[in-house]
Amino acid sequence: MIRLSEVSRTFDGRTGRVEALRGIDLDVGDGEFIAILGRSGCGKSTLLRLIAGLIPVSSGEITVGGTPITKPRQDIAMLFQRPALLPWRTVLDNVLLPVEIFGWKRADHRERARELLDVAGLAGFEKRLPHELSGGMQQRVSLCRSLIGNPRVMLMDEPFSALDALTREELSGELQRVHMSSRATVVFVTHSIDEAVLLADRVVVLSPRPGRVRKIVEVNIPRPRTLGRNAHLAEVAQVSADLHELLMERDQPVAAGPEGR
Ligand SMILES: Nc1ncnc2c1ncn2[C@@H]1O[C@H](COP(=O)(O)OP(=O)(O)OP(=O)(O)O)[C@@H](O)[C@H]1O
Repeated sequence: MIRLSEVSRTFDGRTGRVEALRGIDLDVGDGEFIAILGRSGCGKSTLLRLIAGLIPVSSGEITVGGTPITKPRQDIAMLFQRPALLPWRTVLDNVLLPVEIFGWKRADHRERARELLDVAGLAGFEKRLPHELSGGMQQRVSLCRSLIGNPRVMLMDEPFSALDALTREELSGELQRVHMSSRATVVFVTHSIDEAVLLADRVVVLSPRPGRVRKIVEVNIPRPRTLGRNAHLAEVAQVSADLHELLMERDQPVAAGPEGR
């Protein structure tokens, strides 16, 4: 679904040239959930913005569904760190905002909006205003809004990082359910090992300066996954420990050869 071939990106900043990403090769399968994990500044957000078509690659190519990405597309949705809801619109009307922006028929999407809110645990809150909801609930509304157009691809840039640990875990559970019901292909940027292990089919670990793929770790743990006591606690702990080790390694040579599928 998403293919990155030899993707590099440099920025010409005020203090000189920054090589944010170098030679990224990655194939993301249809319906797959990929987490991009790495230290601050290793190019995670840049990678997401490139896939979204918000900024161009310096070299290499990105295709989504076989078509090169040159600009933002309606079938690619993006979810940011903050919910950015319109304060004067109800929860339901916020979820339906893209329907108006893209000129789709509201009546065709109202039922889907209610379904999404239901899956996200917000049934009964349709008529509330954003300020009447907690931060976690607002981010759930934002998640529903990004899914209303049934995007083929969801790009998520640390969407839960402003929330407390328990709410993050709860939302990870909801995102797992929403993903299972939407089957969108997801690329999820995070600093959090826990989040990556709970959510991803594969975790792409980036190494910094320039950002490169250090390793891709498969997570073969049945869903839904939780951090609490459960049958797969030992496997969750093992993958978390492996990722921790990879993140803590410094100045190790990057895995050679093509990465991904
Ligand atoms: N518009 C820009 N102009 C100049 N340099 C930039 C720009 N955007 C990103 N960079 C640089 O590219 C590198 C990667 O930045 P990016 O924001 O992608 O990292 P990140 O892994 O998402 O970081 P964080 O986890 O802290 O959000 C950094 O060194 C950053 O300073």
